[in-house]
Amino acid sequence: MRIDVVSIFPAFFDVLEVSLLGKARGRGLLDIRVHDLRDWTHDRHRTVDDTPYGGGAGMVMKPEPWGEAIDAVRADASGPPVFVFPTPAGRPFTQRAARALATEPHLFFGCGRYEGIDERVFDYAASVGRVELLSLGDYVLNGGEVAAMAMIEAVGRLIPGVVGNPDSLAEESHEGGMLEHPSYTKPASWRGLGVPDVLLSGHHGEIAAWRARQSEQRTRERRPDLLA
Ligand SMILES: COc1cccc(Cn2ccc3ccc(-c4cc(N)[nH]n4)cc32)c1
Repeated sequence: MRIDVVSIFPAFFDVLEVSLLGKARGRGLLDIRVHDLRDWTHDRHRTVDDTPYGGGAGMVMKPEPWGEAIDAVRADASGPPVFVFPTPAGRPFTQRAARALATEPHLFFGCGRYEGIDERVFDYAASVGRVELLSLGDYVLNGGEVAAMAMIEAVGRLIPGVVGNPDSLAEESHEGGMLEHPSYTKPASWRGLGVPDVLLSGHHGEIAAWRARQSEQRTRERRPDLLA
């Protein structure tokens, strides 16, 4: 999978050189290319924002640099990417959305700043490819970078070969629409706290049943919306 990221803070994504995704890049499983939106400006101050039409506080990102960035990535790719723009005004980014994006050969993450991106950028992107306006959660960040990083990690780890043991992906929270069961490891007693006996019993069927009950109870208590 190829991932292009466009931001006015490209250094924010340096962390993608390390950890699991960094190794995946080194193994050719992920081709992540980070770009500075200001590379597509042409004035002395490399301007990317301007005042909003209709008035209001803050600044809006100008459409021209984004249009040139989109065209530059398109020109350098075999087919149109899926354009992902994190925004508080988007549909929720969920594990289901991550799974869907993980099947795509090419993603373009557009990271906005200020009060957001001129709406015509989304319209233009939709005229040349599929656009996903996605929210990381119901809170407001200062820009799209943190959300894009989370989305890139959630999608990247689903690419075959990126995570060592693919079986672990199937048991995680939200994979089956439920929260995952509690986990324990050695020591068996720690600061006076023990481990549920069933996990030490070696009875795999009883362990699986206990884990299923724990998942259902935890989901009902913490995320009843997932059971609706
Ligand atoms: C667009 O409306 C906005 C209103 C006030 C501030 C901002 C700041 N901002 C700029 C670009 C941008 C991209 C994503 C997000 C974001 C996503 C989630 N889940 N929270 N926050 C926030 C962003 C935007």
